[in-house]
Amino acid sequence: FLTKQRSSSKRLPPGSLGLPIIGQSLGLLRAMQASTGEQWLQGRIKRYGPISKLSLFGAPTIFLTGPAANKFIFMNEALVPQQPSSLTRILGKRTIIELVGEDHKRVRAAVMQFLKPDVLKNYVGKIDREVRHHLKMNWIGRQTVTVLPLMKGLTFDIICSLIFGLERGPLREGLGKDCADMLAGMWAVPLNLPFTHFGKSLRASHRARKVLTRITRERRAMVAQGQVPSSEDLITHLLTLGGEDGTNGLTDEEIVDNAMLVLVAGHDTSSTLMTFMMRHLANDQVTYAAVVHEQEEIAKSKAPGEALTWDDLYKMKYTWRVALEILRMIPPLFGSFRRALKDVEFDGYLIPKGWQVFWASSITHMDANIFQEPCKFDPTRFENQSSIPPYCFVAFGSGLRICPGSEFARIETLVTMHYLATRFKWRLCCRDDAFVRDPLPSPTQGLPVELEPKNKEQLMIVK
Ligand code: HEM
Repeated sequence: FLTKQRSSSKRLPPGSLGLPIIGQSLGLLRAMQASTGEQWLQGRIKRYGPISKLSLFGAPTIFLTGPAANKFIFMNEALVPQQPSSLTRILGKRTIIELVGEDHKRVRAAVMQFLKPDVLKNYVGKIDREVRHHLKMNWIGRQTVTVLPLMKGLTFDIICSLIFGLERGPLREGLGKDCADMLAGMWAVPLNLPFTHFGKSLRASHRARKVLTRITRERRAMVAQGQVPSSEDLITHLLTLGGEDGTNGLTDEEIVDNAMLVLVAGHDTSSTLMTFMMRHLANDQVTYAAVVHEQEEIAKSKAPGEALTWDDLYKMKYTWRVALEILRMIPPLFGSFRRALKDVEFDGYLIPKGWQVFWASSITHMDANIFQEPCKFDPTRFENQSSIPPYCFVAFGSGLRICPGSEFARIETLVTMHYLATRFKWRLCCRDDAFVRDPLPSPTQGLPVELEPKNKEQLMIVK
């Protein structure tokens, strides 16, 4: 480290690396738990400015903020994602978040081909079916429900159906249990012992991987016999990509690892968004009324029991702006890490090779110079999205690793909000509507709500 400082003409940013190993990790983790992570970071910015050094999770780190810093991080090939070793051991080594350079481009392009709007628009009906089934089983006829676990169940079912082509049944149920266990230990200390969270999570990941490997092999055999169309589900799609020489194709390991990644990346994030939408709408009657109005207009144009279509989703502009405003104020992903593959410089400061770089989405989201009155909930900010400067709204990231699942998240969120807003009114059961970050935001009690059905006839249609 000292050699680095001497050999470079550039200086390190201000700040302190704190105590060995611990650094500032406990301070940040405590703040995240208390849902004050953003204030904690703002405190650093006040003290050291928009670029500072610190030590997080055992590694020297540079914390960068602002649109120019976001652009630098998101577009820089010398900064590669840095995942905790626990995550790599659970998801596998060949996921897009581990791959760099050409390998990353190749696998990402393959996944993107399935997740692009042109393909996904054919799946609106399938998602509609999953949502209606879920409402019938878990919401209709109940006076109270706890929203977060139900939303997690719903997004898991949607992923299973679209990504793995896995229909309802014992196999899906088993995978659901394994997925929950896997997530519970994903961010834990990576100690693989029978009684640790991480050990449990690792065993669940082995079981889930077995199921996905079996599905992959079965699909490979079916593809070879021409029995399934390539657009059937993500796994089948990835199996049919190979060029004649097989060079563009993905290996079974790459397919299984990335299916595991999509399972995790695509299920907790969207369920968090839907939960916080319900939480906000319960507290904001004006926005709720506007969402209901938009959704009821669409419902009026449908025959009883008719599924939503891509065109219907296109009309849900206000509801999606509400979702974007939720994502601005409570981004599911607080931020993430990169690692410098070589010495790089930003704004006159050195980022030494091997150091981490940390970005946090809330900093530009809550910057009054970018979003006026940032604490005010105002979906109209997103009426003209081109007026938002680049690299400022980064709930889905940006650049080389921008979230490939944003369109998928949009579809499932809009379909779900359509049926909830047209079928129910809801009230929060708890006065305490605080949330913790664990690391995703989570209402302290999972958001219990009282449900009031709007119209019995409509509920029959959901059934
Ligand atoms: C509201 C929902 C979602 C949010 C807020 C979200 C957020 C993000 C963010 C911020 C990143 C970039 C991380 C970084 O640059 O370090 C990302 C990456 C990613 N997301 Fe999402 N995501 C959501 C839903 C989904 C869904 C539904 C899927 C899959 C169906 C998905 C799959 C992925 C994958 C595979 C990556 C890694 C991309 C890469 O490294 O090239 N996400 N997501």
